[in-house]
Amino acid sequence: MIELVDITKEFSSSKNEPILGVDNVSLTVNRGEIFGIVGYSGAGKSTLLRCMNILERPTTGVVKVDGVDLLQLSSKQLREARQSIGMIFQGFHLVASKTVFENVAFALKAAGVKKEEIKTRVEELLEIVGLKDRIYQYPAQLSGGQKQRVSIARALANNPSVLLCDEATSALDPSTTKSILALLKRINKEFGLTIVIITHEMEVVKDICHRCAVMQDGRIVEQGNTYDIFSNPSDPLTKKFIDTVLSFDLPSRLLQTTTGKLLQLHFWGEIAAEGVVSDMLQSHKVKGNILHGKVEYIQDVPLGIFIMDLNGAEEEVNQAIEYLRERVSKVEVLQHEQSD
Ligand SMILES: Nc1ncnc2c1ncn2[C@@H]1O[C@H](COP(=O)(O)OP(=O)(O)OP(=O)(O)O)[C@@H](O)[C@H]1O
Repeated sequence: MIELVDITKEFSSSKNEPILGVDNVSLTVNRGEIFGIVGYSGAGKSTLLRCMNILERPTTGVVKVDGVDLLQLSSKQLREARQSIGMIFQGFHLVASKTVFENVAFALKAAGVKKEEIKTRVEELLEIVGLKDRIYQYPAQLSGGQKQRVSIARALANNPSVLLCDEATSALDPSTTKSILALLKRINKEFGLTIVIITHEMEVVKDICHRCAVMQDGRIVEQGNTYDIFSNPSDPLTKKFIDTVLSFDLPSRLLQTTTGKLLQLHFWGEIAAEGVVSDMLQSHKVKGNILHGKVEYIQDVPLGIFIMDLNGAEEEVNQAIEYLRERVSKVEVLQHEQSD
């Protein structure tokens, strides 16, 4: 659906060296998927996203959307091609002096839709985003979440096949973020819309992205299926992002009272964690104490992490760890036996 090949974007600077916004990135976004690009500020996410509809013209590389090589198009052809690529922004970009109706109608007028069809279509779009009762209000009368809904309606006006989201939820509070993400998920499902979303929040990726890429210094350091990235990240930066969702700080008081081996047990998919742990305790002369645990659902598949303090003779403890290694997805020994 979207194919980026060897994209590099250099910005000229007052110094001799140009600034490298995107450095040789190749990426494919499949039709109908939600693809997340995550990274810290300055990683190159916005620049890469803007290369997808040529708001930013790459210095080198190929950008194909729906098989069309966008860099080979004339300005007029590019304007037409952009009608199938909607975009929403962190700052909403609504016209303050126009009503909700006029903001959405603008995109239809620009595309040459007949006047008599515009009202029906605007109403239809506002119905989709749940804002039909606000049709004649002005942006200043709306909350941030409602403004983003208007900008989504405007982006969907011309039935695009792709929606690019530039930090679409970064200005919103957590519960409004959830509702906007739910709306994007519904649009993706109902209309088969391909969505690319850039964010610095791994929680956003966890909630709605089928696949994702992690960016640093203009490059993609890791990409893949969201569940695989969450369960088995390989790049240190990816691990750091995953930690924002999955890690938990054990109180130091609790750590001081542990006397055995501290294990982190990972359960990927439908493994019955409690059963495995109780079987291990019954079949080995060890004592185990679960200190913490959480289960996150990523793409509706559970990912469980438990912290356990395991006590007993060294030989028995090692055998118990081997037993666990054969039955759970991953076992990490966090800390060796402590002496009091
Ligand atoms: N128009 C520009 N002129 C010069 N440098 C730019 C321009 N746009 C981006 N850059 C530089 O390119 C790099 C990538 O910026 P970009 O905005 O794409 O990162 P980002 O990951 O989207 O960050 P943020 O989350 O803060 O928006 C940065 O070093 C930035 O300073």
